[in-house]
Amino acid sequence: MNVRTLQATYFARGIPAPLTATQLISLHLYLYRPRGEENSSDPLFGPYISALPRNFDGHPLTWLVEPAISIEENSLLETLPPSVYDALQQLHTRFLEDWTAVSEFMRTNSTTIEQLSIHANRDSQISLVDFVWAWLTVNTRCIYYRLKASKSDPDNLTMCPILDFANHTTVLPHITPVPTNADLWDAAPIKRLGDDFSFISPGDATIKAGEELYLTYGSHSNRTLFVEYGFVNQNFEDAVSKMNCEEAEGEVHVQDIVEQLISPDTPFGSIIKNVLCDEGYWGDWTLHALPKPAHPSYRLITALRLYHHAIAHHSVQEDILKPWRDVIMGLRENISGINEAQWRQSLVNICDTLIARAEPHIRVRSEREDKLWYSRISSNIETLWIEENAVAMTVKTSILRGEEF
Ligand SMILES: C[S@@+](CC[C@H](N)C(=O)[O-])C[C@H]1O[C@@H](n2cnc3c(N)ncnc32)[C@H](O)[C@@H]1O
Repeated sequence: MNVRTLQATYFARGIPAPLTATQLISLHLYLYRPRGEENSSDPLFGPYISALPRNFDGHPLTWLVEPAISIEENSLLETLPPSVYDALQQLHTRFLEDWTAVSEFMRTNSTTIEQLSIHANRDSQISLVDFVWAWLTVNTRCIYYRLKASKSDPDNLTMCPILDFANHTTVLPHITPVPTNADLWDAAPIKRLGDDFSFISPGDATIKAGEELYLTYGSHSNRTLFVEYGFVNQNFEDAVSKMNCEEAEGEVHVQDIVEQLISPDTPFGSIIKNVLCDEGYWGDWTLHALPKPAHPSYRLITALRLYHHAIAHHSVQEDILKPWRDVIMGLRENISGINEAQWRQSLVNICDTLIARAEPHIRVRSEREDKLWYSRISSNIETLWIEENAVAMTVKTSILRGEEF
């Protein structure tokens, strides 16, 4: 199910599609969402839609959007690490943008929608709750598939029955997509519905009968996996139980903490932000456990260097900024020994903040026997905090050991 297979149902031939692939597929699923235990009435993809998950009760976007959300779900949202909550808000914004576009399309194409709805068996009332289900179905199950001439075209995606049963793994996937000819030659696919889509199994892994086949969705952090897909890799929990955090992959976003340093309320905060934005270094500041030594991202070091340099000189005049610009252009290694010591100390403070706020959330997961997903999500949230805590501790150790990054 993709823009090519759905286009003719919704748009006149030759007219540029007014909806993105995500919006179009979500609209189709929204219209044909199965009611209760019934099958989907979609004449095109009904059997496939009927086999999809019937709800996303355990997904954090559902808790944000559903009006009748219970106290338990609300309290889980409140226990998310700030960087994860932030990412969830961004997902929510994307969702609302798509909902706005789809609602507008339904309003301006009411005749088409009414004709479809004869088969669609849906409530006439526009329902945000149904759209969350449709949109999350797309967001958690779509796969990259080259349909358009440009490889970065956002419409290069498809829903793919059977393949979308595959769960994610970070270690050796059992099924790996083979680049199509269109991918290899960076050209439009020859066939209208895209080139053949094939997969290989790795030569260095043995798959036994009955074993689960995994895909790798991408090299995503737990924050992204949780917000986009509603689960986390348990690697940090496993590592903690084996007292081996130093070997576990881990990443922490520190946007909210750094934004408190560089805020409009702090000296030069707004100007420092503008300089970082202009140079492309604003935001996406992270700490990483691997590869060793555990380290801050170069973006974070660059932002902290500028902050301390401006504060030390009480100025952000161009001549003062020059040594900082020289560092990012590779003309010098650092601004000064003092500046290096200052940003390293502020990184220790950032790690201490992370450690202090993570600790109360560890070993406090809740169990609910009446809601199957509740204990799972509660444990996922604890894993997110364990990861924040462990990555902060390992980065702090690196700094105190005097590691160079
Ligand atoms: C494309 S579906 C994968 C198949 C899924 N089990 C199903 O048939 O509904 C993606 C969803 O599967 C679940 N999932 C995938 N990989 C997982 C993993 N490693 N651990 C836990 N849940 C996972 C998440 O709920 C995710 O949103």
